[in-house]
Amino acid sequence: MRFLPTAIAGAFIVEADPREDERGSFARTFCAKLFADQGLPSHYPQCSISVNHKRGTLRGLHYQKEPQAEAKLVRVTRGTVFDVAVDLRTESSTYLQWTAVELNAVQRNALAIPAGCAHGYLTLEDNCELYYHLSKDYAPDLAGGIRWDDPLFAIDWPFAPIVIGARDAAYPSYRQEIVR
Ligand SMILES: Cc1cn([C@H]2C[C@H](O)[C@@H](COP(=O)(O)OP(=O)(O)O[C@H]3O[C@H](C)C(=O)[C@H](O)[C@H]3O)O2)c(=O)[nH]c1=O
Repeated sequence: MRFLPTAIAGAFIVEADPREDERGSFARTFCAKLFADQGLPSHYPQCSISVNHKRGTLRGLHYQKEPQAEAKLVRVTRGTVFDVAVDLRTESSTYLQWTAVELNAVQRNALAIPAGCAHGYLTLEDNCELYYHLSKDYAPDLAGGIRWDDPLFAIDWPFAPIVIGARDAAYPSYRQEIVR
């Protein structure tokens, strides 16, 4: 595995390092020691799969509030997505910054996102599936979200969503959220 820094402190693109032979290839996708060396959680008690039928499906941007703020390791197991993280850690040197990476099932790359960041993605083709490692249990009562098109972040999405859930479309702007 290779850890490539991103615009967000503590967030990394995790590139696979496949070992190929005549049968195919083998690659490590997670290693507790290597993750800990990068300051990333080494324990992920929950894993999830997200299935998306249509190109242009946007989910996010979501986060969980403390004490259940979760770090995520996100990878694409089918298709290609534009994957985004936004730093909402007020003490971070990259507070309010965002980073994006194209994750796909051919490169088998992943995005490691620290706790305190929001995460979302836009599918770039039909039939995209994502696989998540999550460092905290699901806590819907502590769910938070920011608008995909919040001008405060000005995320440079490849195109506007075609499919988006009502909750994701209705998030207030981030500043409003702070004021509430
Ligand atoms: C996240 C989650 C959801 N659910 C149930 C709750 C609903 O019945 C159904 C769909 O949930 P939701 O609409 O919150 O799913 P997404 O909109 O894909 O949410 C995810 O999308 C963004 C991009 C993320 O980074 C998070 O992983 C997560 O917030 O699955 C669970 O049972 N466990 C879970 O951990």
